Amino acid sequence: MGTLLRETDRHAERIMVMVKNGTHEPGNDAIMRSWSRCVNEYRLHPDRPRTPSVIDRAALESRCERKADVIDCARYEMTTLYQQLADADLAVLLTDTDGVIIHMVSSPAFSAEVAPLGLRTGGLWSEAEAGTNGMGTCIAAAAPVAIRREDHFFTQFSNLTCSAVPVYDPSGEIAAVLDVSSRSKQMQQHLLVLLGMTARMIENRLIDQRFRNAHPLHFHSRPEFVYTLHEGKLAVDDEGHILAANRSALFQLGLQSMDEIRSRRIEDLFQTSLEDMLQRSMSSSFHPVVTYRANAALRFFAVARRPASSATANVHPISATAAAALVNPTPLPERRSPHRPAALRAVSPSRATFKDQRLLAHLETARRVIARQTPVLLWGETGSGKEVFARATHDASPHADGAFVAVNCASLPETLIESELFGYRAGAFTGAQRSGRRGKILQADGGTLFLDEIADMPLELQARLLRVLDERQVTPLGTEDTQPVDFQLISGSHQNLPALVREGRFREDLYYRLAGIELELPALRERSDKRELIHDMLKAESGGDSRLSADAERLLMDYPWPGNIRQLRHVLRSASALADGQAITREHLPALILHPAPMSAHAHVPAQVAMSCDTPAGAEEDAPQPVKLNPIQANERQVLLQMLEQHRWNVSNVAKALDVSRNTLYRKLHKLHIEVSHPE
Ligand SMILES: Nc1ncnc2c1ncn2[C@@H]1O[C@H](COP(=O)(O)OP(=O)(O)OP(=O)(O)O)[C@@H](O)[C@H]1O
Repeated sequence: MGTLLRETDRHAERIMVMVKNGTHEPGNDAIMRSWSRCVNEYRLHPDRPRTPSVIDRAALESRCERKADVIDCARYEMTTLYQQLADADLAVLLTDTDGVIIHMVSSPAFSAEVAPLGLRTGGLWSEAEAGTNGMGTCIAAAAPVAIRREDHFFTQFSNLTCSAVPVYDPSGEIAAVLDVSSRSKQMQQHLLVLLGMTARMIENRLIDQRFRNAHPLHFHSRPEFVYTLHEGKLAVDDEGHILAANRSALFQLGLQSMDEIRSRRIEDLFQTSLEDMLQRSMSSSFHPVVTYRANAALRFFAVARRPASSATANVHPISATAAAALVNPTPLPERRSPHRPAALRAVSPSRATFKDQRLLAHLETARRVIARQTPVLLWGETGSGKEVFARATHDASPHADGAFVAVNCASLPETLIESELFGYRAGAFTGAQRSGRRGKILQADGGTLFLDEIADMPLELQARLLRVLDERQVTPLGTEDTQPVDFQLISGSHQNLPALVREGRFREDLYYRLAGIELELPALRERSDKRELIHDMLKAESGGDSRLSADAERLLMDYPWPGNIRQLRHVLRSASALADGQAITREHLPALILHPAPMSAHAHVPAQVAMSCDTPAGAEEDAPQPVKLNPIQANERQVLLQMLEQHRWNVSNVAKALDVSRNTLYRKLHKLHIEVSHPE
């Protein structure tokens, strides 16, 4: 207690002396000005802390209502930021312009810990109330601020480090403040940059949301920045008058504020008209077209679109590809609607079925995150569609025009993974192709690299991959030449990577590098679009001339599908061949579907079970100890055992049925502790 008092006294004295003498510590101007406001304007005293103020529920509700569209636009971006920061001891906060917290994203434990300080929705953090602090000082200074522990005016907050940035509305006024408050002792340098990026995303969404009836015009002086966070964005009415602009638009056009642009026409800014831009954008499939600044030789690349609110906005052949999704970003409220967002209809590659709401939300997340150059890690059972999902994400990304290169780390012998990924020069090793080989990473330059079953990447290659991701350059085997490379990264795994990290089998730093965001894909049995998927796939497999009897459909709907969509495809393929144009009935379905074994509920599968075929009676004492498998592996193991039984333990036939190589299957069997007596 005594120590605490002494600390408070010392802190108070330091502030009062510095304010009185007008002392400036280098780089501390914003803090000094805030302390001075606290003492001279708000008449606060650092050794007389106040009880945190929290407004009542009704008042909070009415404030939230007034800022409903800002909260809607911020909610998703705040969650993404929280996931990116990957720290349980922090909160991402949004306040209104009076400093009242109107939205908060944090872990339950951290929320409970900081609630007594007033760090909760309804908490009032204006400077006048809480002294120098991230949110209040950002509002007072109308600028980004970072307030480290003892920079706070009151010692009760000196365990917190806060960074905050203003969020502007389309009229150029501050609409809210976005803040990250944590227990961290270190100020994370990149935090203000990340916060600034998030604020821009929110601002762009606000323009989309408030000007749904206007034509969006995207532009940048470099074509690759159109449709990114850095683009200039204008909302234009039918007559070509500018209604709103984002900060980047003002900056690129050399303007200071919205007042200089509001109600001016497109022709006043560029050497084009709205009609001309719309025409040219349509005929270029919404790829950026060249235009020039009015009265200047400055070149821009721009795209104009019909208003998002018009039902057939921007209909064009390109809508079959996911690039259309990018030109039509979906505001949050649409995403929450029970109907499928238009943008995501376009995300699906032509034959994939994506009607499950969770999957759609994930696609939308992946699409937005990858556009920010953030790696995506997909987690899902085998055959659940990770690669199909990754391709859909690529098709909807800014790199859609580049290649989509998939590498399955589990299907390659360990010795080949390195050359396959990094490439090699001619004659780099025995057996190398004479001409050398361009590795998959370089093939993905300008596009997307999908590393499936990343958990199977050997440890030493994990280090090399990490270096490529950090340095963005590759050195093919047998050379010293480094080549720059630019790709989006998606990885997939059915294994629990954090568990592998704990066991020392997967590098922790690589895991964090890959998991910019982690998305869990639902298993087929959990998907709400299971029925549609079954029918769509049957149509594709039978060329449209098979149908299901009600009984067969019920069996397929009830089956737990441990092998997921891949297993479904094989069942439908063989059933439609057997039915030969007739309706598929239960007779055409494998015994496995008619008498499904219960899904294993435990993560523990005794290895002995797997070896029951080979273990002589009475050998139990020598049997290996039970092996720990996670639930997904346990289910996988069960389905493989059933398939092996069905195919009389013929590994080649099982590999054929699963559409994988025998090598892959052997490695999988080995991993799942299934021993086969006669490896072929
Ligand atoms: N949404 C979908 N619509 C139609 N078919 C799909 C869909 N998702 C996956 N499939 C099909 O299911 C099979 C398995 O898909 P995919 O290879 O993407 O799964 P995966 O999770 O990557 O598998 P693995 O765990 O073996 O890497 C493929 O034949 C694919 O075409």
